[in-house]
Amino acid sequence: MTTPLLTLSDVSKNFGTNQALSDISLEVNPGEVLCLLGDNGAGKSTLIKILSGVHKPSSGTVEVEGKPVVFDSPKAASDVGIATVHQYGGTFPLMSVARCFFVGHEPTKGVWPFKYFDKKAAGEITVREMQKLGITRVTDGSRLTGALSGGERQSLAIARAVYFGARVLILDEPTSALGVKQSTHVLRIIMHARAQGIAVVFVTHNVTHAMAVGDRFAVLIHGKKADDFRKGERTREQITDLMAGGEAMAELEAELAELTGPVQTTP
Ligand SMILES: Nc1ncnc2c1ncn2[C@@H]1O[C@H](COP(=O)(O)OP(=O)(O)OP(=O)(O)O)[C@@H](O)[C@H]1O
Repeated sequence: MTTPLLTLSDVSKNFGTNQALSDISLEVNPGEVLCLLGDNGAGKSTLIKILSGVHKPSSGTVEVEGKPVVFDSPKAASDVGIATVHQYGGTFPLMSVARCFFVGHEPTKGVWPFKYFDKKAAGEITVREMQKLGITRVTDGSRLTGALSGGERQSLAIARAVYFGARVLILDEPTSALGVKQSTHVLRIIMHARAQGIAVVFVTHNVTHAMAVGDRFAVLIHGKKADDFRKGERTREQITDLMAGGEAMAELEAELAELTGPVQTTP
């Protein structure tokens, strides 16, 4: 049996009296996509922040390749190969695509103190790495990032994370601000990353997008893992009902009944 790349065991997080996460256990292997589904306030962001070194769990353990880790900072998480890409891709609209790709890792030419950013090399690497992920429309690294579509910006951020050694790629709602075509684009890139052996944690509330690419699924409700299952073990309706249905629908119906009162029949 292979050791999962990332394992969470009984991870809980409270903020004062607010229990944001309770006893979450999850695992993801290299070359797998784990979809973390949950409605607003379910605890998805808190879980991402624990994995990316922003918060420490109140209890429970996180292991990378079977070794317990405690991240003191986002850099500590990034040093073991956990990369997080946020909804808007963390890119800079006024920078060139190549600058954005290499921000913090600029390839330089020349000898100190006359070192300068090697634009040509950076442009070539950026275009090549984006092409590896199937982004063929960006052929010039000097193009302004702000002129890329939302999906292309996400792709740039993902390509960057993969190039700089991500082994676990956490994608925080990467498709939520995108149209259908752009989302398909990003989903395709998730599959490319998966094929390269990267473990992907895809955080979303879009069941369709999750089902298109996921191998494993976990549904969070009010900070608890309400269900987890593998591809093919649940129908779309079952997942949607679990996420938005049940308790929430019953609450809504009760509220509507209170607002509208008993149905009046005309004499
Ligand atoms: N820094 C914090 N201090 C206090 N409470 C917090 C903090 N961060 C999150 N919470 C609480 O933890 C719970 C889970 O929030 P979280 O942001 O993780 O949910 P989410 O699933 O990401 O929601 P959304 O999809 O709306 O972003 C919420 O009740 C939230 O108010």
